[in-house]
Amino acid sequence: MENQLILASSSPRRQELLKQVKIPFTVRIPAVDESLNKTLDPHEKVAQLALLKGRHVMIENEKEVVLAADTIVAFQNRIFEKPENKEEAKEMITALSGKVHEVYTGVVIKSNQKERVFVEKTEVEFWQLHDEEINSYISSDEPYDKAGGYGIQSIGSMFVKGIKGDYYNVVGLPVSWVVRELQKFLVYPDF
Ligand SMILES: Cc1cn([C@H]2C[C@H](O)[C@@H](COP(=O)(O)OP(=O)(O)OP(=O)(O)O)O2)c(=O)[nH]c1=O
Repeated sequence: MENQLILASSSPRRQELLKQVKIPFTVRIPAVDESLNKTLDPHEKVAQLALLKGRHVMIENEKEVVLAADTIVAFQNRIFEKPENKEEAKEMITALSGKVHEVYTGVVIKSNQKERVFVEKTEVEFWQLHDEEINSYISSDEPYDKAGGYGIQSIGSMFVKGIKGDYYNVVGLPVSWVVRELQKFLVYPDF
């Protein structure tokens, strides 16, 4: 009997990444206030926020499995979530320019029987960026719904000199690890 995957996320990137690996899902968005979480340790923070999201979605029957995630950028003991305005986006990207930062994604997978939490980290190195390209970037709408104020999967790819670890983890879901863990919960349909 097939299970039903419930994606507890409004992130179009997360929805896209699951479609990419042909895993069927239904979106059920949790109403949570992430700003209440004041944890400063990035690993802890993404685990706690993913749990908060995963636990705020109703599991309606035994077949349902909930998937939730949270992504942040960490740099020199600072945490960069989504910039609220141009100034914040400029400050974040300027700080990351020419340096290596970490992107953490916390993932929760849960059913009525069990709950699994894990965190993936990817190191991302930016080229030394010119002020003009940063100014041009923050005038687009791209930075404002993304942790760290950039999207590695789109225009932000121009900033990236190299990465160490899972690329999809930066986008918002470490898909290959998620699939391994989902196999412990779901009976997969044929792809
Ligand atoms: C670093 C980085 C983040 N992101 C996105 C992934 C997430 O959508 C977002 C981080 O914010 P999140 O709070 O993790 O996710 P969200 O608010 O978009 O959606 P939800 O909470 O409903 O799951 O940043 C990119 O798309 N590309 C990137 O390179």
